[in-house]
Amino acid sequence: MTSVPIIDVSGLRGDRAARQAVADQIGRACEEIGFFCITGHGIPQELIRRVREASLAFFDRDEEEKRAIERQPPSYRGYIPLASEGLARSLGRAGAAADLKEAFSMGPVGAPDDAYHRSAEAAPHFAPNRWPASPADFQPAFEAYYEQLAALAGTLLGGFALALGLPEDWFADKVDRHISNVRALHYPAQPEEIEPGQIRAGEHTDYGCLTILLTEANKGGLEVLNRRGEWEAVPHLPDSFVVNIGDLMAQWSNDRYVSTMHRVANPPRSGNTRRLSIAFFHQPNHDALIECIPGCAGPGNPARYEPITSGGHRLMKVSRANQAATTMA
Ligand SMILES: O=C(O)CCC(=O)C(=O)O
Ligand SMILES: [Fe+2]
Repeated sequence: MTSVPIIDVSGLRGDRAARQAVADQIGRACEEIGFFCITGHGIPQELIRRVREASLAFFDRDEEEKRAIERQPPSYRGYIPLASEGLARSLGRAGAAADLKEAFSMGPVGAPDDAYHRSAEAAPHFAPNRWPASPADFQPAFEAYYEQLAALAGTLLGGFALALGLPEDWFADKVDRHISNVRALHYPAQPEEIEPGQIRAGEHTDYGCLTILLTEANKGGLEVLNRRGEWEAVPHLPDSFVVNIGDLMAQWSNDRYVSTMHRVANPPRSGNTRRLSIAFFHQPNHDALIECIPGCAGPGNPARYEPITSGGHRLMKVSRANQAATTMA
């Protein structure tokens, strides 16, 4: 039996009792495994179809065309070539293998050009997005998807607040200038033998607050490390997303909620096993200070983490995931 529950979150758009009932299920899932599948999310299937189609068309382009929009560190937006980062390195394992994936990443749209957004700490998080010249629907589809997923994340955060016994809008002023990212992740088929230790995405925990992931059914999918210490496949359901919490929610909640280790497994050698997933990484305001939520520490349960800023934590993780890639190449 799988440990990852399925939660219908449509009640978060209902009355207070309905919202609390969903929140209680979210709270339980986050205490037990840190992952859940959601239905009743309200994101139109047509938008999901557009963003998937645009992504596949882009990844099918020539390498040269894709590299024209390659990300330019310290910005982490744009095209990320195959095997150029290793998520397991984000845990500080500098020698871990690079992931057998390529990606496209984009962030905030239309952020004002003012002192807050231009400061040295803010700038990498508000770096301009880099768009491919085609397909024509690529930019409109991603911008619409970003906006809708950000709204869904806001709704889910209301549920997290209720689950933690906080005012429902407790997270609102910490995420009102969020630096979230949408990342399309393409894992090619693997017809040839691969190097020992190589994997589609190495084990890691997510960096931000919460992740809303669009998956697909193909072999070589997402696996989560359950409480028994076993890798377990995360189910794929039609018209659903996988939600998991990241490091910042774990730190906020003083580990009451777990930022669970996960990875993307390799597929069999034969067959059309390529896989596309699209992740929305919800990341609070760059200057939001993440410190133990009132009520999550107490006698016998001291705060476990030094306060950190959202933006600082993200840059540290991104640079670790990439650093070794350049020195080992
Ligand atoms: O592609 C997936 O299913 C998950 C990818 C992932 O965990 C990540 O990029 O953080
Ligand atoms: Fe992840």
